[in-house]
Amino acid sequence: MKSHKHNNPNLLISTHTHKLFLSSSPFNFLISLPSFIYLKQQRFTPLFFFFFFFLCFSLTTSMVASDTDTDSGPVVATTALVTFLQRVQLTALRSYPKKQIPDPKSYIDLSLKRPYNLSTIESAFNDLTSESHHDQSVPVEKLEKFVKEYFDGAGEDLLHHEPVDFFSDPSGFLSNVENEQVREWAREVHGLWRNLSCRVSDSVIESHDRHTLLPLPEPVIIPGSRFREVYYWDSYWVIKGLMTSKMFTTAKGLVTNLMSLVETYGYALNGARAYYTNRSQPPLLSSMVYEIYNVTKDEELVRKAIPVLLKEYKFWNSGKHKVVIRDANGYDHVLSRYYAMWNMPRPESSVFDEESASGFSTMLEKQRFHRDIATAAESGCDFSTRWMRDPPNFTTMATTSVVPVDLNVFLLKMELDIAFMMKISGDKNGSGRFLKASKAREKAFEAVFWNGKAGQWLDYWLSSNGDEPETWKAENQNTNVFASNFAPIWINSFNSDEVLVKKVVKALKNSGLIAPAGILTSLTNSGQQWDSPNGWAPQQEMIVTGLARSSSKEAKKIAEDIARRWIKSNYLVYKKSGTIHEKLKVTELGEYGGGGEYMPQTGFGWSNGVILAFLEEFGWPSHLNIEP
Ligand SMILES: OC[C@H]1O[C@H](O[C@H]2O[C@H](CO)[C@@H](O)[C@H](O)[C@H]2O)[C@H](O)[C@@H](O)[C@@H]1O
Repeated sequence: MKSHKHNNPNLLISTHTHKLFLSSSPFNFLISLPSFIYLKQQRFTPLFFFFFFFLCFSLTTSMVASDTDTDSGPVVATTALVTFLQRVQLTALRSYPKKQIPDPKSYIDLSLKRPYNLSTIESAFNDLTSESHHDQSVPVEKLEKFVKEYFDGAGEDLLHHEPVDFFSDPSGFLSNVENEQVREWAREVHGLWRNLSCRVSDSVIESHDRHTLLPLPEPVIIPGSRFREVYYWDSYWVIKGLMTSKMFTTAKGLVTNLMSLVETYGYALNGARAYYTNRSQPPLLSSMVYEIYNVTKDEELVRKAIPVLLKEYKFWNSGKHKVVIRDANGYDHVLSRYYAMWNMPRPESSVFDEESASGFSTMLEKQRFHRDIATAAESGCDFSTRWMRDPPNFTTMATTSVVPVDLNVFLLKMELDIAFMMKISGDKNGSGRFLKASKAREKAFEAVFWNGKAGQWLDYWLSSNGDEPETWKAENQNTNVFASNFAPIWINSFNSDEVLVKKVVKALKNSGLIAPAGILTSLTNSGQQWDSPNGWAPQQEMIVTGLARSSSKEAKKIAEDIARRWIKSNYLVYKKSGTIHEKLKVTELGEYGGGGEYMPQTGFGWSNGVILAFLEEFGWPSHLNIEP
């Protein structure tokens, strides 16, 4: 793998400030003040003036230093409950033996047990921790007793909901899956929607400050296991599967929920939890509405969605999310980046983040690192060498410095979807405006991301902090190979261009990404979950669907081949483990994925969705064996 090293502007800025801090901190002020008093008493005039000026300089520069010593980016306030649960989480980390530490997310998902309120529980916790050992641990039995006494368990505020539109064998279900063994399994996968279908309890709606789960108006489909809340971008592939399962009411409910989040916050949250309000996730709401409309022709849904999508569009195309890259002809291309409104450890994983940031010495360095970590979570691909200046060194994460190919694919798709929806609703001018915006972004793809030699689109490293327009430089393209470099093929703007498809297919075949069980996320085995040897359902679906939509026979063949490997591998994993996994290890058939900061998760929303969508698209002939 070619590695593409850059100096991290974030780290450079913080190192600079660190030096400034040492040379002009209140420390200077402290040593100069007594000298000033002493010299004044001695009436030693020349030295007096020297120290007087030194004192003034110290005062001013220490003010400047403290000003630049914290990161000035946006931060969304958290809730008192989240802050308190983080304390409990930290105490758990200190109390359990290393190998038995529970998932930190399980603490932040607790809710307050009635009749207690937060202040009662806080004082009980203060009593418990006041007896703590010098390492701030408490006896595990006492901690467990405290948690049991004052909290309802993680996930207890999400109740099972029987989907109104679920039928075990809906009419017209996967009619082109002829193979009985595959059909039987597909029915089981379809049946998993029932396990993942939930609604928030009344308490979440009536007393939301007792919960970190956020109230939503409609039932939800969760990914599964530790992910016991709605996730934004997961919902797109869940909806693709629900379309195959003919569960249109459930699908519309998911969209209604996400729209309600955009209405409340101005953007769709990473997930429906109080600790996810500081960031979004890959923006796929317009694609969800489009998929549902395509099947149901529900014009009312489209009309309701338009103002919400306009709000979301603004979020991604303004403030810190917006970047401008100037090409050699002086033309400004407007693109977007991920940028979380957070500069502290992620509450759901704060113990990990504290530890990862422990090597940084200044507050500014830590804050910038935490923002880049939270921003990687906003990208949906947490974590990956894609965001590292010096892979696989995790401390060089610099997500806010990357202009990502896939985010801009989602936004180009959003522009096309809004144009389409406005046309349906009779707003010709609006539709024209969004078509124009999509043309401008297409141009930016050509100027900023496309690399003719590599035959793929490459992420772009910003040279500055992204607040001002900056001039495009060839060496800022990240030449490392990632599945996301091929994401643009997902949309019609690119997969309808025969010449382009030919180049991309050639590059994909030579990329090393096509593996026995599907497409690798990257070529680097970093131990992070969005890297090799893992493959993820969303990336399989985007590339496969894009290639299948093109008019190239070769592209269609590759698409079908990848889809079959992916289906087979999921089948084998299911037969072996009795469950569908969040990600697969694609270097071998029949293995589930790992790596990252949590245990492999099962259930699993988007994996089920993509299996069903692939089976719908490609069918399964009776003679084709699914087992090796
Ligand atoms: O707790 C760690 C991270 O977990 C989530 O990310 C992963 O699961 C999500 C749900 O399936 C998925 O959308 C994401 O792509 C995965 O990487 C969560 O979204 C992160 O914010 C969180 O930090």
